[in-house]
Amino acid sequence: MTAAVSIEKATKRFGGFTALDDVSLEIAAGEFIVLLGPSGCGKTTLLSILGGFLTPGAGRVLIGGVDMTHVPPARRPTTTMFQDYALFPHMRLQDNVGFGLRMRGTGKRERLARALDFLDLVGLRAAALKKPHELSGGQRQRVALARALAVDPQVLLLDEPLGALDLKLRRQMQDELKAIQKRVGTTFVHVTHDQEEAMAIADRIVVMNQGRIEDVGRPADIYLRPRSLFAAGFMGEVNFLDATAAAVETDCVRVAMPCGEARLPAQCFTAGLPAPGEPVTLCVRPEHFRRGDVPDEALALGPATVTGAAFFGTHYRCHARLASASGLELVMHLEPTAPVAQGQPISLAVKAADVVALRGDAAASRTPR
Ligand SMILES: Nc1ncnc2c1ncn2[C@@H]1O[C@H](COP(=O)(O)OP(=O)(O)OP(=O)(O)O)[C@@H](O)[C@H]1O
Repeated sequence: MTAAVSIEKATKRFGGFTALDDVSLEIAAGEFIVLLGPSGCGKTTLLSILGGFLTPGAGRVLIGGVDMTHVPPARRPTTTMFQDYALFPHMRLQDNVGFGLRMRGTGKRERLARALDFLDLVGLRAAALKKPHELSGGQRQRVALARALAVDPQVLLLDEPLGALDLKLRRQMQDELKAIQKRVGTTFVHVTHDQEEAMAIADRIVVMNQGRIEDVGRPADIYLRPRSLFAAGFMGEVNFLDATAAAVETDCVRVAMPCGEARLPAQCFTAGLPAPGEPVTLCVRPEHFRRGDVPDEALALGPATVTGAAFFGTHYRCHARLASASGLELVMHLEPTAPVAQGQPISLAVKAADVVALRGDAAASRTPR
């Protein structure tokens, strides 16, 4: 099957600065893709290359199997929706939504019918005769979406479209955006630096850092099975534990840590097995710590002292310092079955299945540029 979009080894330099570095990505038709990463990581540059506003210095962009690398925006089957969605203030909503169709020479009757259909899709058909200033920010956003979709693009490119909205409205619009995307079936490529937004809407998330793709996967994969230390650290809260690969076998790796040794199944190493002697970093999410002994235990972290605890209803959010040589302070969510208080001694362990182990040293690979 032809991918809706193929980016092949795209590189973009601005003077001596490499904003996009040898990036390749395949996007299937109908997918909702989110480009996620910190400010300056190259998300907008990649989106602009897809939309034709920038040409890569090397590499190609194919849309529907056709090479579009040097095709200008207006001749691509893409529409871009920017954060300042700039509706025409003097035009009624139905004319705003029909504007792109008018530019394409679509007749008046069909234009109106389509504009009303798309206003209906975003729940604003009854407001078709209003002007943009009569709407709330969220409603204007929906009109912009209707306008972008009315021209029936193969791919809709969205650059932080919800960035200007307050948090509550933003969360509501995320749900609506996802529902609308599923209804129309158009391929969406959406840029954000908000991890929660990415998790809420994406079929697949592309985690970017320093002009490169660090990881690609479904939200649950990126969160539970990250393949880079940067992706693990960027996507939600995580604890990094330094270790060294002491011995490597085919189905398990023995790792040495300040609190002792542990045998980790090979599946914990999501990005490949280390070499003996190589530094590795164990990634543990706060909710994966257990008190006391657990069956199928992989990491017995031993005694620790709670340095802070707060009750959050579903869990205690705690900090605890390990008694072992590392003295590492960890953040964790503990079940509220028994109370937790500052100064309390606890014993900590993590199940094998909940550990992700990655080659390298966390401090070196996590920091964004
Ligand atoms: N026209 C340009 N000239 C020079 N440098 C540029 C240009 N456009 C982008 N850059 C640089 O390339 C890098 C990537 O920019 P880009 O806009 O793609 O980042 P981003 O991930 O979208 O960031 P943000 O979330 O802040 O919008 C940045 O360091 C930026 O300063």
